[in-house]
Amino acid sequence: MRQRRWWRSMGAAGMSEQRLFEDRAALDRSLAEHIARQLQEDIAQRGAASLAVSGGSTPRGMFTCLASQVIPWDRVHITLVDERWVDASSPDSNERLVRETLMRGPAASAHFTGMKSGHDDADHALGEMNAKLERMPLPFTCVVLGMGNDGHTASWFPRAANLQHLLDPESDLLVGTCNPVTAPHQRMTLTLAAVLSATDIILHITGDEKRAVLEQAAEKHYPVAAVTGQYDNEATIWWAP
Ligand SMILES: O=C(O)[C@H](O)[C@@H](O)[C@H](O)[C@H](O)COP(=O)(O)O
Repeated sequence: MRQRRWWRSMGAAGMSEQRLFEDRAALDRSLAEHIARQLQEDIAQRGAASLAVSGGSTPRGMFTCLASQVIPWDRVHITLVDERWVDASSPDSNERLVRETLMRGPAASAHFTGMKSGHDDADHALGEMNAKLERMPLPFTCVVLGMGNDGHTASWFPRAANLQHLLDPESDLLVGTCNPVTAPHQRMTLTLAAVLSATDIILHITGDEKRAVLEQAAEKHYPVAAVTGQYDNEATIWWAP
């Protein structure tokens, strides 16, 4: 009942499937189990699996649950949906978050491809990163996106000068850069085309404020609307209060 109400209120442009939970612990557990199942199935089918994850505060608990899932992690290739252009030792580094919370216990044997390199400017690292991603098992088994209250997902920030380029569904490029107006740090990010090519796109959000932002995404042309109804491969929304 609750699920149907929210689904209807998102309107015609927001037809994504939703998984709604009573609390964040239940969401973290179920999402981790779902991802582990997807990875395992892909390993059974093609011998390897790939996972692209976001940073920020939302995925921490889920990463901890996922790290303890027992699957053949040495067949899993992990990368980032986006990275802030800071050193990997910075508290703002998504690579650091993934290394500290996800790549532990059984998951420590997964292969990891970070985005941050020694280049001062992320633009200079694009070719190299694109080539690294092309060597991963593609398409991605799962891409886990977060969302900010400004309606960004990945590092597709509203009002960014090159937003249209990042959101080109036909782009041949897997990665681009972004200089956000609404957030600190230059970013490197998967493109919309790379995300749409994934087998399973997951939008992991929590709280009533984000839910309200998402409900208005299509109407307000927020970047996150690119994965919730404009194209055939929509994200599944995983939410808890
Ligand atoms: O590095 C980043 O900034 C992200 O990957 C970004 O897209 C994130 O998912 C959202 O900003 C949500 O962040 P919170 O979970 O902290 O709200």
